[in-house]
Amino acid sequence: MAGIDVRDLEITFPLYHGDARHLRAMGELGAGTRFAHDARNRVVVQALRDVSFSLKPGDRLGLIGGNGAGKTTLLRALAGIYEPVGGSVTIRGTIGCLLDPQLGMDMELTGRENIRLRGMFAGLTRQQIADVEDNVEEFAALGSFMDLPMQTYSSGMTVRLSFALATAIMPDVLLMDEWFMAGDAAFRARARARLESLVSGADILVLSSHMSDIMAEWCNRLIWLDGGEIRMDGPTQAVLHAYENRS
Ligand SMILES: Nc1ncnc2c1ncn2[C@@H]1O[C@H](COP(=O)(O)OP(=O)(O)OP(=O)(O)O)[C@@H](O)[C@H]1O
Repeated sequence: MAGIDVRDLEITFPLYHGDARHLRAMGELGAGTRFAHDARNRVVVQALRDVSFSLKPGDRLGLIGGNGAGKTTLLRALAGIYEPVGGSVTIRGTIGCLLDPQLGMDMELTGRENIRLRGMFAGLTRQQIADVEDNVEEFAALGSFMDLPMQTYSSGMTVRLSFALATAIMPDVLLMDEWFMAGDAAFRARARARLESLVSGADILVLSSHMSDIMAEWCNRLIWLDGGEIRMDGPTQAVLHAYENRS
């Protein structure tokens, strides 16, 4: 059964260009601030701290919060891209990521080769891979670019291929950043229907968005992140209401 357990998660980033004296003078370094020293005495920014929650099948979690609150960092930690500095992240089930269009793509390979490789990693049969290939080719509509290296693609073409591929294989846990719902109007309309079937098919959804209407429509629980910490965790409407009326 799919599940997510996050316990006391802490993620920090070293600030190689950070000026510790300046931060200290501004009162920004030390207890109660976002900046600290790590064990090697480097100045670090605490992107996430003391983050704990569990998700079970049927949970549709939205992450909200202002710029720099830690939403992207949390999605990336769930995807296994960032290692926790403290605490733990446990995921049960297969993960589908709509986080970064180049994630998991080898830009030196063609679009078609990337599709086949992803299918093999996902443990699909030869026939299933052929089906995914047809499906992605039709949706991405890249014509002869399908057989050219991805480094020759425009950014819009890369988004179309990675979106089509990430939504062609149904995961247990779907992680999604809101900008995947951006793009030009024609693409958005086609993408929306495809996303809706993926969202309803996945056991667990974690979505980061600034759009309240998307949250209200797709999520049954929200976590409000503020300065890298959980400020509120509860049913969508209650958290949205508090977030929109924050002081
Ligand atoms: N690679 C990095 N190096 C240094 N600091 C980083 C890095 N990535 C994120 N941070 C810092 O971690 C904190 C959380 O950033 P994050 O991108 O997770 O926020 P966010 O909630 O997704 O913001 P936004 O809504 O603006 O995308 C910020 O203070 C940011 O400056």
